[in-house]
Amino acid sequence: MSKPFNDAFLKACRKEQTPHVPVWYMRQAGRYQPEYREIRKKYTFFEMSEIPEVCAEVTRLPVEQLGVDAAILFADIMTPLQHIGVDVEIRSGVGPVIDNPIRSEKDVERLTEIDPETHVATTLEAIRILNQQLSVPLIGFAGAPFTLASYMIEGGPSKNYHKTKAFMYAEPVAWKALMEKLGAMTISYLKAQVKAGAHAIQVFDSWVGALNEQDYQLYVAPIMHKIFQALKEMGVPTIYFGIGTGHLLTEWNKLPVDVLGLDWRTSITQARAKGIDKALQGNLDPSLLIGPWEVIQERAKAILDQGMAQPGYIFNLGHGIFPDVPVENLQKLTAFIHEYTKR
Ligand SMILES: Cc1c2[nH]c(c1CCC(=O)O)Cc1[nH]c(c(CCC(=O)O)c1C)Cc1[nH]c(c(CCC(=O)O)c1C)Cc1[nH]c(c(C)c1CCC(=O)O)C2
Repeated sequence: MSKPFNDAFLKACRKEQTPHVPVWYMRQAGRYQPEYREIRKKYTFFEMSEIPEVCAEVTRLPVEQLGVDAAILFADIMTPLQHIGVDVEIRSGVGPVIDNPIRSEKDVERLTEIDPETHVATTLEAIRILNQQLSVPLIGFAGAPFTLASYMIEGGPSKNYHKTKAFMYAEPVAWKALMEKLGAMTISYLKAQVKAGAHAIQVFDSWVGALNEQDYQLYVAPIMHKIFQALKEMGVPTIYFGIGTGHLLTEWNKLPVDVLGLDWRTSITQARAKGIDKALQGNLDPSLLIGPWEVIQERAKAILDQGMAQPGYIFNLGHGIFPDVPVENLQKLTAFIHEYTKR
């Protein structure tokens, strides 16, 4: 018989009481798992993404292995971009690399529209398979326009986002067109994921912390408002996450989104003190996961004590798990969170 559906994560997103604090980990499917590394030997990243059964298996693995309260779909924020005219490749240890970066208004005009049912049929099929197999909610996701644009303009990972910001300041019309195109792609991609069966959506704006509050308001907030507003009609909880975005939380709190993700730099108490009244997710420093266990436990406890102060809290890391992390530490941590927060 299949297990009863565990909806603690969905309840926490909606700020309802839960039997324990729910937990999942960003990048819970990845190279820290020997099983993932084995599968990855056979395919490139995007080849893997093209086989629905493999995507489903890789998505399921951490749920079974770690006992987490949610699954996150195996794909990448760059997945949909391949279908709108971006030549992207994922290089191991580097990240996304793009052969035809955006440098002018003409490059923005070139971008085409996505048709999810044909372009990302594999991803949608993986969602349908997972819905038959999982007894925890499945999180669908996408990259936010700023973060996607940063890769498209820089041509790969960046430390300072000079080219991205220069384009934004120098070509405001082209920038707005780019945000609108990526926003439309994101809405259509995410709606298709929900229709296929995703129970919640996380939007990753990993690099938007590079902007100050004023530029965020001017150049990014309008498209984020549009995306979350469009998702509202789908009726699933939404999460917005970025790194080094503590200074943007007051702006984020105005968006029609349910949950805000915190990195390790901003504590839950600090976020609440700023008047953030949405559900929160985070925020153990992923570097702690290499150990020792006593330190992991002590830091997790401190975060849980803050999170449990009011309903609407989901345990997670401040950023993704990296390859050196021992699986065992994540197993122990998950069990500890469930035990310590049991009501
Ligand atoms: C910025 C970003 C990317 N991808 C993602 C983000 C936002 C979150 C964040 O800030 O980390 C999001 C992402 N990428 C992946 C997922 C799948 C679900 C999960 O979290 O388990 C998710 C949610 C798979 C992946 N995406 C990637 C891997 C590892 C790639 C591999 O197998 O070679 C996985 C499992 C590759 C990738 N893709 C990207 C990077 C920076 C890298 C890592 C490069 C490296 O260290 O090798 C772009």
